[in-house]
Amino acid sequence: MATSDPTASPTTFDLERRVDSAESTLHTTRRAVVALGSNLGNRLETLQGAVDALEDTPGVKVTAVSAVYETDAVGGPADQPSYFNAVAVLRTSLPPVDLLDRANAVEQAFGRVREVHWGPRTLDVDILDYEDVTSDDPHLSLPHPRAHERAFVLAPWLDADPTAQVPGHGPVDALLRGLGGEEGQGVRRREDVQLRLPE
Ligand SMILES: Nc1ncnc2c1ncn2[C@@H]1O[C@H](COP(=O)(O)OP(=O)(O)OP(=O)(O)O)[C@@H](O)[C@H]1O
Ligand SMILES: Nc1nc2c(c(=O)[nH]1)N=C(CO)CN2
Repeated sequence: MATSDPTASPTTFDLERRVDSAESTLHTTRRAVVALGSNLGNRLETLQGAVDALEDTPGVKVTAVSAVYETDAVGGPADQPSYFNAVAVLRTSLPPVDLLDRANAVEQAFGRVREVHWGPRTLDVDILDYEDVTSDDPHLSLPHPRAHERAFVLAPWLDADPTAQVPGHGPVDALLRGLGGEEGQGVRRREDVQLRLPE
């Protein structure tokens, strides 16, 4: 029997090989970093809900969460409320586009509507980095194309992972210093609130 014929019954050897391959796919996890932002509603509850929803995703484990930063809104309409921003580090067996789909679904679950560019939102979930992959696909650009120039992203990212690098741009701590640090950019660490890392 020719084993390349897909209609032929698999041999024991074929089956073992397929099971091995499925197992290695299931067990191979990759590191991803996501940014969370909220400037409408109960911002802390929303960020915690997003962390918990990510953890509840099959194939996702949240391994670190940053401190919470209160940040002046950058871009978009004037006079927006300030944001709560945070970063979560994940291990995931989901491929990048599936992780993006899940991020979008979590945004939807928290009532995100897209009306105004950079307008106020209950929840924004962006993928900052996925195992150092680079991509300029507009549907999923990696690393996030504006991460390296946003103190509201870099400050929590540095807190969650002090050795983090933005692929193609360098260490997060140097990038943040280059922007004048947290203070110069309307980014304030909130010592009085924190996110819980799911168990
Ligand atoms: N790394 C990424 N993370 C999340 N979305 C991305 C990424 N790269 C590209 N996108 C695409 O960007 C589109 C717009 O996303 P969204 O409306 O959340 O933008 P935004 O958060 O308002 O602005 P910004 O992208 O500047 O943070 C999404 O539909 C998504 O397909
Ligand atoms: N402070 C702050 N400003 C923003 C943010 C954000 O998360 N925090 N997100 C934006 C679009 O993603 C645009 N502006």
